[in-house]
Amino acid sequence: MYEKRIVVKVGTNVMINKDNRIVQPILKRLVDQIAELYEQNIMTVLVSSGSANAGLEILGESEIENKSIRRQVYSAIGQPRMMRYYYSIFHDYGMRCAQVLATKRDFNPGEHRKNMINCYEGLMSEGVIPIANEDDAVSVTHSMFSDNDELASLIAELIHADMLIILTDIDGFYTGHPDNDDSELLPEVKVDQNVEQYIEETDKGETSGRGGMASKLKIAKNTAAKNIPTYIANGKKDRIILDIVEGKDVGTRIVE
Ligand SMILES: Nc1ncnc2c1ncn2[C@@H]1O[C@H](COP(=O)(O)OP(=O)(O)O)[C@@H](O)[C@H]1O
Ligand SMILES: N[C@@H](CCC(=O)OP(=O)(O)O)C(=O)O
Repeated sequence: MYEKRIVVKVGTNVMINKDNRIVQPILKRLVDQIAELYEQNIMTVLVSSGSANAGLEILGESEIENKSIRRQVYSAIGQPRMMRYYYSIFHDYGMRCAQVLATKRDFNPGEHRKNMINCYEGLMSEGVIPIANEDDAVSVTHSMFSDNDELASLIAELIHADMLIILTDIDGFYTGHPDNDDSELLPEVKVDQNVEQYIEETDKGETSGRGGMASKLKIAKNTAAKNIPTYIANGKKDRIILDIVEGKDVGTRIVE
């Protein structure tokens, strides 16, 4: 029915400014590209982080000491705020979107997985853009994904996507920390290429992911090994999704 189906994951750091506030024009630019792809008969599943950050914006610093409960509370408050943004932007484009929250066990073989497939296929067959996130309000310890990169990878596999695009706050995968002058962007990484030594630790705020670049690369390699080309690219760049779909030389492509 659609010429292609793609999964686009957008990390918290893509959508916030230096004061950790969600920047609506960034969300609009993402939706703009998804709408353009839709016109070309390419269906996108959007995996969007941001709910914890959106919750923090509403609640402010919380008195809850337990980090895990704090995350549940922030996300439960922030998720409807994220969906309100997306709903309104898609509506402006005459498009419809839907929220699909999941925990890791929804991907286990059997009935849960089948329900998940039915939900995605049903939405896509109606021309509705699924917007996925981890169900942080109920997803604690055992049922947690490593982060939304893992969720995006599982969805890409589930719907037999033609590509997975992981949008982050840097241009792709580098031969060292992106802030180092001598680090270079790698346009392509093969699944069996040993590039793990280039990864450097980073310490980001509590409302963004748990994984870091190490888990991002591992997930990207696993997805590419399943014959789904995977891209790590800068979500703050204009037309980045369109450029990748058009085969332009942007970001890092991870291939089999
Ligand atoms: N070799 C590397 N190439 C690119 N980024 C790296 C590398 N090593 C560490 N990083 C860091 O990884 C970050 C991206 O991972 P992460 O913070 O988990 O992103 P996100 O929050 O978008 O999921 C970059 O901002 C960068 O600081
Ligand atoms: N599910 C969480 C985000 C988890 C996550 O992976 O975050 P990120 O590394 O910013 O993509 C949220 O919506 O706040």
